Amino acid sequence: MMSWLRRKASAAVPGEPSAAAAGTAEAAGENPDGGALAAAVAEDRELPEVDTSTPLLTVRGVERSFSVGGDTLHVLKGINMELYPLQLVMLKGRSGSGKTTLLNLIGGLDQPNRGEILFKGHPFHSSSDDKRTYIRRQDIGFIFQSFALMPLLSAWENVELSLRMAGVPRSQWKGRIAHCLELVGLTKRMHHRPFELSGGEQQRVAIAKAIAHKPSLLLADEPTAELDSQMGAQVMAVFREIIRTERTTICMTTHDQTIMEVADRVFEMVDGKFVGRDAG
Ligand SMILES: Nc1ncnc2c1ncn2[C@@H]1O[C@H](COP(=O)(O)OP(=O)(O)OP(=O)(O)O)[C@@H](O)[C@H]1O
Repeated sequence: MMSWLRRKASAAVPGEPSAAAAGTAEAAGENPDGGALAAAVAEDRELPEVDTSTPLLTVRGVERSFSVGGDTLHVLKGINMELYPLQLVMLKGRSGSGKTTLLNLIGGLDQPNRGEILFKGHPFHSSSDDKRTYIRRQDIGFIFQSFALMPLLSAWENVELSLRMAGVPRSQWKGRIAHCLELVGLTKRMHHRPFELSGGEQQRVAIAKAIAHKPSLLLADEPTAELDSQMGAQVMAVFREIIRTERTTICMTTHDQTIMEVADRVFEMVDGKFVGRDAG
């Protein structure tokens, strides 16, 4: 897993081939007869089919404002977007443009003043807090800039906590935790607590924690902001592998132009609206 991670991480660096292309090239290079490549193709064939033509999430005409000291602050001013299965989508924009506000709405943490948000057909804009919390715990994962790990728990225990919260049967915990930690390349660090891990490793524990309950949608607010470029590239490589093998859609915010190069889709936000081809 770690050798995979290294080659994928280098592929996420600007100017290098794409992650998928680099992975394939190296797989063939490791094994001149193409055996590794054949194995990878066979593995892909066994992954569950996903209908990528139907949006996982639809945002229509969304507006969000806040009351601040008697004034109304209009933060989102009519957002329309669709997220499709297996996409890596990025929201970019200057500080204060409304990215986190939108991410919170998409994840059902907050509700719009106007407009619709449909996640797998569930109307988040009109659902109760309890209903949104239930859906979120079942099918959405969150990753934050500051990792949000429990400091006294090991990597293993942090992931376990997430499964407990999602109500996953205890009998499934061991296998799922081992799988998630392997996926992020942390099998050898599973008993370390956060302070015994690097920033990049902590963020990878946070990713394992966020995907443990097999969410369809993973939301990440500036997940690479606290990391140097190499660790940031590793995190992006892990994201790509999660999309491929866990069949997840990822929507993240970032300021980092190099990171944006690995996105399937980039939405640019200026003052609460999308600009460019997504405007309107
Ligand atoms: N609960 C709230 N109450 C009042 N104002 C808020 C609230 N949440 C966000 N805002 C305001 O909305 C604007 C957009 O904030 P938001 O965090 O969405 O921006 P952002 O694009 O994510 O910025 P950054 O890149 O710095 O994280 C800011 O002016 C912020 O102060």
